[in-house]
Amino acid sequence: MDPAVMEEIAKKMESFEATMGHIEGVPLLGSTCDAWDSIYNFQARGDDILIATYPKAGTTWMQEIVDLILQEGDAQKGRRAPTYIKVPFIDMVPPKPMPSGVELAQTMKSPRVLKTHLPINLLPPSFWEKNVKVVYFARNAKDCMVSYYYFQKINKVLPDPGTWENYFSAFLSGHVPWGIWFDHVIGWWKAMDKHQILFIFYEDMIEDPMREIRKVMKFLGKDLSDGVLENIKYHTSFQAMKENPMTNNSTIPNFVLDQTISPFMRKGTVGDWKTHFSVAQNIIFDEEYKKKMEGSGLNFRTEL
Ligand SMILES: Nc1ncnc2c1ncn2[C@@H]1O[C@H](COP(=O)(O)OS(=O)(=O)O)[C@@H](OP(=O)(O)O)[C@H]1O
Repeated sequence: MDPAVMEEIAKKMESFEATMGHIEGVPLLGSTCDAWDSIYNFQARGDDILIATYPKAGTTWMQEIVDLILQEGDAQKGRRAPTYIKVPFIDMVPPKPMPSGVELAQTMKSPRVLKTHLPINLLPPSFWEKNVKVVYFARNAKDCMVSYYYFQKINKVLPDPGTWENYFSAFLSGHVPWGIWFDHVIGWWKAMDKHQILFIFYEDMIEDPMREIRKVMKFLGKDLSDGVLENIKYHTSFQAMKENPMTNNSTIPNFVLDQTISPFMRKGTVGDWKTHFSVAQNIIFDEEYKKKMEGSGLNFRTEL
């Protein structure tokens, strides 16, 4: 690689490390680290439902699906609040006077739907003590990387991603908030034999939403008719969520999430990485993927 580019990447990573805090080696936002005691000691309830994801895996999509399953497909009830209020992010601490995810969750009636990007080793232990059901939504790393790149551009709370070339290296080496994609997906995948975790893949959800929504419904112990499931599928389609102010994050001010640069609901497809990865980057990525994922039993599709 060009030495000038290497130097730029090194500088970028240094400044990234300076702006982030770390918990057990995982880069997290400074505000999350400052509030770590209250996050780690969060008290889960037995009937909570937790959605766990690596950033940009489709968290918002899954939370809408889970919420609409609990609301038995009633889209009006689904629109009662923006997603970030309806389904609090337990590891997120926005600037005051906005409430933290933990504070929001504490005011909610049961059953609560909560979400997290935390890797499994950092999850508050009360979730396991209470045997909470977890839906882990996983998306292939290449598309996550592209989506995260644009998100870091628009989200003013996160570090600037720099050039695509910088970002490619930063993502692969885990110099991004919430750390390394590989550790995240493998950690949650391996925990399935010990805990109540349903693993759903973004690519499968794109391919056949009815099939995948039904899996989520069964895991949550619900029994909804096909008509209700069709309605949930309709209201959680990319287009419907892009147009819905409760799900497209348009209620978040521009100085926090500048959607004039790129919309939150950007493309919602499988394989957008092909328009971003160079041939050389794809080779580097595939080698790293093979090394890290070998023997994990996990298999991601990067195209349909
Ligand atoms: N309904 C539906 N169908 C298909 N794709 C969808 C849907 N809802 C959200 N998305 C896409 O998911 C990406 C955002 O991921 P997250 O919600 O996990 O983002 S975040 O981590 O909570 O910020 C982001 O992906 P990209 O479009 O590739 O950037 C969203 O467009």
